[in-house]
Amino acid sequence: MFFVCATRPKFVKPVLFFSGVSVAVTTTYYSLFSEAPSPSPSRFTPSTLIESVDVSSNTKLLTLSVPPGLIPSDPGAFTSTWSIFVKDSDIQVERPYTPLEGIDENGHMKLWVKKYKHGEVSRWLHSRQVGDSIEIRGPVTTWSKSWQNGHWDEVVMARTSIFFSFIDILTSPCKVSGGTGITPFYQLLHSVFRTRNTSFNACFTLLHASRSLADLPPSTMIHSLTELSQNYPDKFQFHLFTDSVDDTSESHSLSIRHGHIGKSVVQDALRLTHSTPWWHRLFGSSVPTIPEKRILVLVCGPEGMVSAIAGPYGRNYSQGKVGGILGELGLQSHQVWKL
Ligand SMILES: Cc1cc2nc3c(=O)[nH]c(=O)nc-3n(C[C@H](O)[C@H](O)[C@H](O)COP(=O)(O)OP(=O)(O)OC[C@H]3O[C@@H](n4cnc5c(N)ncnc54)[C@H](O)[C@@H]3O)c2cc1C
Repeated sequence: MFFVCATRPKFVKPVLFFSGVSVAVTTTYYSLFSEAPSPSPSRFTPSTLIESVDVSSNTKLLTLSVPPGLIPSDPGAFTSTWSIFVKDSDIQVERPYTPLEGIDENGHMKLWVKKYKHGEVSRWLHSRQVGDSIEIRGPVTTWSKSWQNGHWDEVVMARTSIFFSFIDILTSPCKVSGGTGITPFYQLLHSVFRTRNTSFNACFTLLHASRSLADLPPSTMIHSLTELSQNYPDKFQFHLFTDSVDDTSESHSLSIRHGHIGKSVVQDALRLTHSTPWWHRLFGSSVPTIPEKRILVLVCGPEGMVSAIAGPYGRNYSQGKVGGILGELGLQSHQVWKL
């Protein structure tokens, strides 16, 4: 038997009112906060591709519009280099990429991405269209020893290109190469000059080697680096190298040296004296004089070339001993970082 109550008890109205309010509050909370989860290094957040520009046959400059709050509002907090992980949502695979200029005031972030012939994420990124959503997470610090004002007098950054051996490709297919290895250096310089203007003590030198002119970084990057070196010659020096003298028509406006980043180039960049003391010459030793200044050399590129300049990586990409040209020049492990 069922009884139907014809009159509502007195407490029903307030109960209905409070349930309505609580539903409204919950809905508002979730629409405000749950649909736009705050970005974090461990959680993917959607960004939107707003520009995709061909730089060369296999590189593109991508601009993403990213959710607010991806990086801390104080950009000075990031004087180390950092990257973001991009997820290929088709196959759920992620790869790190280095935002060139952090995130600008419009919430835009630029990535220079090289496409590898069989590369999963790079090919997927190159195939994205303007308006597409791209999931990212970050920031993730890539260079743990952050650059600090007052710690160094001379900072030399060498992005190398040659000696890309078959062994390198087999053993380290995911290392940055093909020119895009300049991105952490570009990011660091951009961050340092933007946040500190020129109120820092170090002098930076960027040595960038590409295989050919076609492999050079995007002209916007070259232009801003050249401008920086012209505006602040005592704070920043920029030297470009190419392995081959292929197309000189494009190079007339750029000062490009042909050849490798060899010992004399590194010695010049570090402003080490070339003259060997007579007692070294007498015993056949050619150890140069390390000046009394705090030197930091950052090296990035194909493994073989990093090894030629700074000695091989250790196990599992640990730093290993300082060897190669920098070892010959007498630099110690606290003065060298292999990215
Ligand atoms: C900290 C950090 C920052 C980085 N920043 C940048 C950046 O700013 N810009 C940038 O372009 N890159 C950057 N990289 C490199 C990037 O993360 C990727 O490693 C790169 O894009 C290749 O990823 P992929 O998925 O396309 O290639 P993967 O699928 O990982 O393949 C890598 C290589 O293996 C080869 N390969 C893959 N499958 C096969 C196969 N079946 N047979 C033969 N060869 C194969 C590919 O051709 C390619 O050469 C960065 C890397 C690190 C660690």
